[in-house]
Amino acid sequence: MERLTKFLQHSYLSLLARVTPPEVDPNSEEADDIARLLNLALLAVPVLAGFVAEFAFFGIWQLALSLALAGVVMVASPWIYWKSASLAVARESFLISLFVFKLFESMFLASVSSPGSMWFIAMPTIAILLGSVLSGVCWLGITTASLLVLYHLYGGTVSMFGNVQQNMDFMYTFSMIFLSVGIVCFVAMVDASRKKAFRRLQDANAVIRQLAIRDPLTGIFNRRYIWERMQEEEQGAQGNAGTFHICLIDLDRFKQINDTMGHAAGDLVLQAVAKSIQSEVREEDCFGRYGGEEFILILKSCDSFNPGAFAERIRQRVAALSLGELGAKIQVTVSMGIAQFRHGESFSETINRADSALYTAKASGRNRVVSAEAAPLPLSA
Ligand SMILES: Nc1nc2c(ncn2[C@@H]2O[C@H](COP(=O)(O)OP(=O)(O)OP(=O)(O)O)[C@@H](O)[C@H]2O)c(=O)[nH]1
Repeated sequence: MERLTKFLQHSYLSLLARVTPPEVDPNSEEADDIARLLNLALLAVPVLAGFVAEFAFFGIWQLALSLALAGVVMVASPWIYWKSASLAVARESFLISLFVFKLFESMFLASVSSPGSMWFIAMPTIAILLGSVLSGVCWLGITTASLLVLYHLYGGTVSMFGNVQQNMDFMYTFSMIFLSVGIVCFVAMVDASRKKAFRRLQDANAVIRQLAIRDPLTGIFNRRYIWERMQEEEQGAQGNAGTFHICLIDLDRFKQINDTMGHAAGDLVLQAVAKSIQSEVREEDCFGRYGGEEFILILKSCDSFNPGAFAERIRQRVAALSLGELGAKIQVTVSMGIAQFRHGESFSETINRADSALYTAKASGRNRVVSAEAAPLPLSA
């Protein structure tokens, strides 16, 4: 039993993964709607089979065949979505085929209170649950109009003082319309509050995500996020998506600042340096706090980009920082080590080479950029 459950679960999840386009966020509302469309199509399989069998059992082949035809479209709705990339197209294909069959069934049975017309309630509800209130309202209009037409064609005459039996068709039509309106309003309200809760959850998740990936002192990315990004960059570079450089940036003699001006002043310096470097960083790059008074930059390489010159610009910008708010004239400088990711190595090896270059920068006098690939860059200041 457990193996069967696992097998079914696995089959369902792989089917869902096949239907859902890779660009759709699995936590989005769209992904939710796609899952609901798939669930509906799967649920339709036994329901349709049951009804086709029922019609066949009673020898009503016209209904059995037409339901089988409509059923093919309903069950194929996830495939229609997959092909058209439009949830609206898939949803409306499902609803139109269900509606056409139910209308045919009602007309075939020549009755407004046939089992077919009862299903009209389902269509607006399905439309809302598949993500569109507008479609639900349209289907409410269509099914109400259909009920009135069916009543006009097959309903009995209303008799003001007749007995209940005589007015059954009218009562049925009246109840169906009001029940449909009531159910649609209720489902729309439930759906609205579900969407609101979903949005709140998404907002909360976004806040949690930011807290998880940002350094609380400087607001820039933390080491955990940088690690994730480096893994992605490494995979991209190994797969020939272009290489990247890693640049380690370390504040010079920061301990002295802490010791002479206090830890709080040291924190302000870290914030100011992070802010000034962040303002230089391109959108495609990634800048974060590596730990303590050390920062890290992942720089995407391209033909027109010179990482050495870029790092030198950052060094000069930090050296030119004026930290008047600290009440004392202090000069902050950084040393930087830069290394290019090489095919076949891991990103931690690239970091190690950048670290050695940084060590060279510190050992050769600080306030300079050293590339792991070449001799120390000349200090241009
Ligand atoms: N204010 C503050 N200080 C920090 C923080 N994280 C690390 N530090 C301090 O950074 C200092 C790092 O000192 P060292 O590793 O000796 O390096 P340094 O003084 O910058 O010297 P060099 O790197 O050799 O130029 C230590 O005093 C740490 O306490 C922080 O979040 N806030």
